[in-house]
Amino acid sequence: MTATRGLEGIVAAETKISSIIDDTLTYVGYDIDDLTENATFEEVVYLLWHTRLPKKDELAELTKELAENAEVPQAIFDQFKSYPLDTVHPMAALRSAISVLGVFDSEADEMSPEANYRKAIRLQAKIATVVTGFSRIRKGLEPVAPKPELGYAANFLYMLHGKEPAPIEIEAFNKALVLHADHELNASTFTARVCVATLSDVYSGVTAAIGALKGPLHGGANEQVMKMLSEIGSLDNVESYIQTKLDNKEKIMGFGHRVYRKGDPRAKHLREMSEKLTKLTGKPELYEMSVKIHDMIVGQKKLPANVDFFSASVYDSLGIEHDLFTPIFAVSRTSGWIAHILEQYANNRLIRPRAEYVGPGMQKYVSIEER
Ligand SMILES: CC(=O)SCCNC(=O)CCNC(=O)[C@H](O)C(C)(C)COP(=O)(O)OP(=O)(O)OC[C@H]1O[C@@H](n2cnc3c(N)ncnc32)[C@H](O)[C@@H]1OP(=O)(O)O
Ligand SMILES: O=C([O-])CC(=O)C(=O)O
Repeated sequence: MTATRGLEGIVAAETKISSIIDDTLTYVGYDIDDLTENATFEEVVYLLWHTRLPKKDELAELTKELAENAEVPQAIFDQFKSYPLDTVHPMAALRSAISVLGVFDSEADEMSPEANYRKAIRLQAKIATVVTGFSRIRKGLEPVAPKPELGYAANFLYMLHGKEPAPIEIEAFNKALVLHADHELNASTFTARVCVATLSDVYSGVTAAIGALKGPLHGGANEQVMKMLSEIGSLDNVESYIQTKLDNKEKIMGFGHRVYRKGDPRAKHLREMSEKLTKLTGKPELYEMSVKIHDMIVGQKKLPANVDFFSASVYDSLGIEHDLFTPIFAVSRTSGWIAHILEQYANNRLIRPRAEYVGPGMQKYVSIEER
């Protein structure tokens, strides 16, 4: 038995939800470029959960259900208030809160497809309220109650900032949500599938996935990109900062990918939005710095930007705190995690690979006195 490091190239599941073939990403056969230009996040949620696009009344029903289920138990917010708010990372707060949501769901361990679908809606609805509520509570503000008449993207920005967003903000945020919704068997989705393949519950699956997304090699990279941009500070500093990192063989966050070789098809949409939004917010240098970094990394390392690189300047332009970037990724990816969880339940088998043992040979127990 020989281990494949990082399971590279191993096909570990069948899925109808999304595919990456020759650097083209599709959700249920729809090209991500097509969906980004045309679909609302709610439509994508429906697509991922039902493997078809919704009709008008089906979309209206899902939108209504997401709006009606957006409130969270007060205990979630009370718990946030008890946290060391100066130091706790929002991803840690989110991971804990999703677990606690399961505690308050009387159907948490009810495993019928109907009950799992109801939990899917509750989770997708509430996660936006959890992330925005945490952000406000740590600033000493009260959470803003969701407005049922707003769509998912607009509601998120409304609950975060306490004022209704402009159409261009809604459009950009909706696109970002669509772009992050699913991505085949990435680390966090695989984690979710492994978890629920033991027939554990939906909340456990999503909680486990949040833990996997949090790391800087995965979803956590978007916050690290912003940290890098802030450290660089101006266009003049890009070259020396990046060159030093490359000379020290450090990784540049937001570049490289396990699957894509020529490029991540999501990055161009975020790049376009970054250019537009940074101009509008009077911070065009952020985009110019990003492009300069991009050209250096592509030029020297032949590594294309991934989804996390230009999303950083997009979220910053939407006035979002930098440590909320990864929680926002989780808000969107919850739709994909849930789709994969439901798919796993529908045709389940325990996921239990083997390990190549590389430790010592047979040994005889030695009592503690004789060691
Ligand atoms: C939503 C997402 O999860 S997208 C990915 C987000 N993560 C990041 O942006 C973090 C930075 N990128 C990386 O760490 C990697 O490219 C990963 C984790 C995304 C993919 O990793 P892997 O497929 O395991 O590639 P691995 O880390 O083995 O890298 C292969 C080679 O490319 C180099 N490399 C890969 N990414 C980078 C990078 N961002 N900057 C500099 N060098 C890099 C590695 O140093 C390694 O070089 P070597 O062969 O000389 O040692
Ligand atoms: O697929 C991956 O390995 C990581 C990624 O881009 C994502 O999860 O969106």
